[in-house]
Formats: sequence, C-alpha cells, structure tokens
Amino acid sequence: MTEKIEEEPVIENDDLLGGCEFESTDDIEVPKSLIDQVIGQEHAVEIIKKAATQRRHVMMIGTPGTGKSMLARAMAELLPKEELQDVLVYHNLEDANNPKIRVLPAGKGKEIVTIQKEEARRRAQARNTLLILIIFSIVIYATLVGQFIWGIIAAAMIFMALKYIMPREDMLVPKLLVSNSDKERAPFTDATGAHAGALLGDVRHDPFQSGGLETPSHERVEAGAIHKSHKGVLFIDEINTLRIESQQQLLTALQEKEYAITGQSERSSGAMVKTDPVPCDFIMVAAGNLDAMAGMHPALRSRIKGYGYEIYMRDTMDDTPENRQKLVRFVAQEVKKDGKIPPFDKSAVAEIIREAKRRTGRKNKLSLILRDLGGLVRVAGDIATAEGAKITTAEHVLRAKSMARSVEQQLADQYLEHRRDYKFFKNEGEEIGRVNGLAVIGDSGVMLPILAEVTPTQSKSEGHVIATGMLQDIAKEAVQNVSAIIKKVTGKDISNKDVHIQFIGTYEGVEGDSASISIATAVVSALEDIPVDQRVAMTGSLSVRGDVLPVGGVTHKIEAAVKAGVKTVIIPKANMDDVLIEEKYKDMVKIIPASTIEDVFEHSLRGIKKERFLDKIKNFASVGIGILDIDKPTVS
Ligand SMILES: Nc1ncnc2c1ncn2[C@@H]1O[C@H](COP(=O)(O)OP(=O)(O)OP(=O)(O)O)[C@@H](O)[C@H]1O
Repeated sequence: MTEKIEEEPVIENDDLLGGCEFESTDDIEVPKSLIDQVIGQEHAVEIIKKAATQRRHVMMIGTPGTGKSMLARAMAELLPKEELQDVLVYHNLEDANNPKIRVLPAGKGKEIVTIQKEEARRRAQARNTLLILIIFSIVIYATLVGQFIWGIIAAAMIFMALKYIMPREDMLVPKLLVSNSDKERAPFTDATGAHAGALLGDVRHDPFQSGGLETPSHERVEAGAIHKSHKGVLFIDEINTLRIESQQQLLTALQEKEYAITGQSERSSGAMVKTDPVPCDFIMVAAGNLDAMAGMHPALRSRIKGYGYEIYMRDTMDDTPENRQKLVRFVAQEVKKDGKIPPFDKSAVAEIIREAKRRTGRKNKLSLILRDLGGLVRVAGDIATAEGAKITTAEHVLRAKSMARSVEQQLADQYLEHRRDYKFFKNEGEEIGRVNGLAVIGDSGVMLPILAEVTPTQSKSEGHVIATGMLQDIAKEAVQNVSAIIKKVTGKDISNKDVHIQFIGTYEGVEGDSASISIATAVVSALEDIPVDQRVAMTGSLSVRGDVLPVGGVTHKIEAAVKAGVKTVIIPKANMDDVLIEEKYKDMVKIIPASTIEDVFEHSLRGIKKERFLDKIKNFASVGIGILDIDKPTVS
C-alpha cells in the first residue's frame, strides 16, 4: 500500500522556541560557569563533575564539535585552585647537566625569582664597579711610570681573567619553569597535536657551549604540557595521532606523577641535560572519535579505564520543549561569546533551531554538533553586522545558511552543475534499466543514476553480478536480495544470468547502501523489459523479503533530487517523519512513502507490462516466500 505524504505541519516559531519568552537573546541569562553552559550532554556533565572531585582521568569519544574540549575546560574550572604550585629550576653547582627542581606554593616562585634577579643585578653592579676601579688604577699607574701600552694590555688581561674566574650571577638565579601566580583557576593545557618536546618538556640547544658565552643549562629547560597542567587538566584530542613512544612516555608520567625533562633531539646539546623529576600530577582528558580507540596505546587506554571514566558523546537530543529552550540559550551563549555580533531576535533563534532539527536527518531529534551550529550563528551575525543591523533576524540566518555551506555541499552542487551540463541526469521520459538513485556525501545529497543490463551468462557454472563504479559490494548485496524476489515472482533464475550494474559518476565519499531499491528496480526493469519513469528518484534499503528499510539523509537526498529537476521521490515509509526539507522545495516535489518493493515498482515502473508484473507480485506477496529471514534493518 502506498499513500501520499500528508502536508508537513509548519512549526510555529513560538513552538520552536519551547515557549521561551524574550525580545532578543540579550534578555536570556547565560550561566557563568562553563559546565552549566554545556548543552545536551547531561551524562558527560555528571561524569566530569564526579571525575573532578575524585581526580580521575577521562576519555571522551564522539563526533567533533559536540563539546569535548569545552567539557575538559569546564573540568579545570571545577578543580580547587588552592592546590596550585610553582616549579623552579636551579643550576646544579656539582653537575651543571643535572638542574635541580624546587616546588613551591603558587605565587612564591615568581617572588623568589624576582628577589634573586634583583640580588644578582646588585652583585653584578658591585663586581663591575670593582673591575672598573682595578682597570683604572692599573692604567693610571702604567701612565705614571711611562708604560701606557703595557698598562692597557695588563688591564685587558686582568679583566678577562677576572670575568672568567668570578661566578656568573645569572647562574644563581633560578628559572620559573611553571608559574601559577595570579591564576584564577586550575590550569588547562590543550596538547592536541603536540610533538614530544611540547608535550614532555625539552632542553634547548646551546650554540656557544664554552668561553663564558654559554647559556646555563637550567635556563634552557622548557616545561612540557604535562608539567604546565600540574594540578590541572591536560587535554589531548585525537589521541591516536600521538606517536606511540610519546604515548608510552605519557603513561609513565601518569603513573609517576613526575617526569624529568631532557633534550628531545639527540643531536642537540640539550640531550646532555636531564633535570631532577618535575611534578606533573595532572588529570588527563583524552578525546577522539571511535578510530582513536583503535590507534591508542593499549596500556594508556587501560590506565584511563582503570583509573577513570569513559564517555560516549551524544550527537543528538530529543526534540522536546525543554531541549529547544536549551538551544535558545545556546544561541545566546554563542552571541555573548563572540562579543561582536548583534543579538538574535525570536525569528532568528527559531531558524537556528529549525536547522538543528534538519541537520539530524531524524524525526524528533535536535542536533548536538553545536560547533557547526555555532558557526551558522556567527555567519548570520556577521551578515547583520555588515549591514549595520542592530539585531540579527531570520532573514540573516537564511542568507548565512546558503553562504556557510560545507565543502561537501559545495562539492555536491558543483557535481550537480557539471552533470546537468552534460545531461547525465534524466528527469523526464521513460527508460528501461535506468533509475535515478539518491546518495549522500557527508551532509549533502546527490542524484546517482544507476543502469542495469541483464544478459545470458558467459560463464559455464553460474552468472555474475558485474558492477562498475565504487559501490560494487553494495550492488552485489542488493542483487542478491532482489534475486530471491525476482525468482519467486517471475520464475526467472538470475543466477544463470550476468547482471551488469553501473553507477554513473560515483566518486570517493559517496555512501550508497541506500541504493538497494534503485538497483532492484533497475534490474527488474532490465529483466522484464519494463520502462522506468525518469521523473522519479528513489532511496531505500531492501530486505530479502522485499521490505523497504529506513536509510539516513532523506532530507538532503530529496533536496538533491529537486535540484536535479525530479518531481517525485520515493523514500522508505519509516523515514517519513525525518523529512524536513526547506520551505522553498515543498511545492516542487511529491514524496511517496514505500514500505515494500511492490510500492516502489508501482510508482516507478511504467508501460503495459507493468500491471501484469505487479499482479504477479501481489500473488507472491499473499502466498509469502518463506525464505531465510536474514534481513536486518540497516540505516545507511
Ligand atoms: N554541548 C555543547 N554545549 C554548548 N556548546 C557547545 C557544545 N558542544 C559544542 N559547543 C560549542 O562549540 C564549540 C566547539 O566545541 P568543542 O571544541 O568543545 O568540540 P569538540 O567536541 O572538542 O570538537 P573537536 O573534537 O573537533 O575538538 C564550543 O566552544 C561551544 O561554543
């Protein structure tokens, strides 16, 4: 059974705002602490709070832009600042290559360095005065005895000798390696993509290693991110990109809570120097996507797991009035954070929330990929600013949406333009074995024509599915699924035929497992000689029983079909509530829900043979096919 889509109710702005009353986002209160600003990740917030009190490590896995670094920053805000410490590094009189470390309460380090510097300056002044006096006395004495030249030479030699023998004042001044004076909160260090030196500390190379010109080794010691985040939070995103040795060293630092600093480059004079252990008692917050876990050193992962928490970030939240209200606050937060863009009025905020719904591609959900949504807020605000507007309106947001398109969207549009130029798409007439399939690249849709040809097999044993383009495995699976249905319905065994399938113009990045119903239709059309209506495009997954299963990205796919000039789009019935196409496309397309492959054939096949074929299918449906139930609902 098929049915025409009900006109999607237009959601009023007030509903979209979840009942929030305000004139502009300036009226909305933004929480002071970062942790209270986090939206939609309640589970993560709870764990972060717990981990901060218990000083536990955390690993966050999830899509970029869902607030992982924001949560890590928020965690640093929750840590007590009373515990903060300064770290000083001193020259070691016995072994210059082993600088000494001293740990003091926050603020004391800076005080000591200032005092010592002042003392050193006074000592240097006194020494220089003494030197000048000695030199003058020698020169005057030599002049009096008529040996001026010898006097100058003697003065120069004495000057050099004394300079060499007398201890250098800067040797005695410690270096402030880690400073926490005047810090309002515990340190937060982002070591994402840091090389070994930046992460673990380093000792700089000294080109002048003798002759009184050398820089004292303790002066060349630099703290790493692990030391700077002592008593605070060390955040590393994409943890898997960190070299395995660095991960191992990080693990040691985590276990020991102190880590000596040495030169990281073997050829540098810094490699000779190794300090006493420097404290690094940090909380580690590691982040990444699911791949990150695979690339992570198992011991490091197990350390975090054993001494902390793992969090999986959410990509969406339920579309409830409370959550819509949170998004209203999100817009207010982003406007405030930016500081330069004008506030948003109700219509503009509603448009952002509408976009948050659209971006999920799922019914009753709101997107939590808030960095991207924040980007839209900023572009809309910038457009308003450029116009000199005092307030950002829905019109600015709509313009921002067409300006701030993702690379995938731009690529898809370019692809469409290119295909249209060369008439790759057909959007009218009928053709045997040709179907307008729909696919997604990233967050954008593309129309993907699919051609099928069925020929007697060349092989002696059995027929083959020969697919070209990048979606070969999917094509084979779809043909396998449909072959059972075809066999029952038409009595034809396609296992003794070669089925050729071509995806026209596929390229890297196209996701295609939602092409199953298109492939099935193309194959049936070719096999039975029934033309396909080219004004129709379709998307849907297929079970071996002929059920049409839900897929992802229907909104983007429908919009792509409309852009390609198609008038009717068949989608899985289960996806009907996920359709959130833009207002401007609504009157341009008829959306037909399909729950079985029979529905798909009904709306896409044409010609006189169609009815007979559909009758056969109906019979088959009433009898049932009773074949293996291996279908599993997949969302592509
Ligand atoms: N859950 C959230 N609540 C409020 N704002 C958010 C949330 N998620 C993201 N944002 C906004 O997006 C910005 C970027 O998010 P953030 O850098 O924390 O994402 P991320 O998950 O760490 O991404 P990546 O892994 O790419 O670093 C934040 O500064 C904030 O403005």
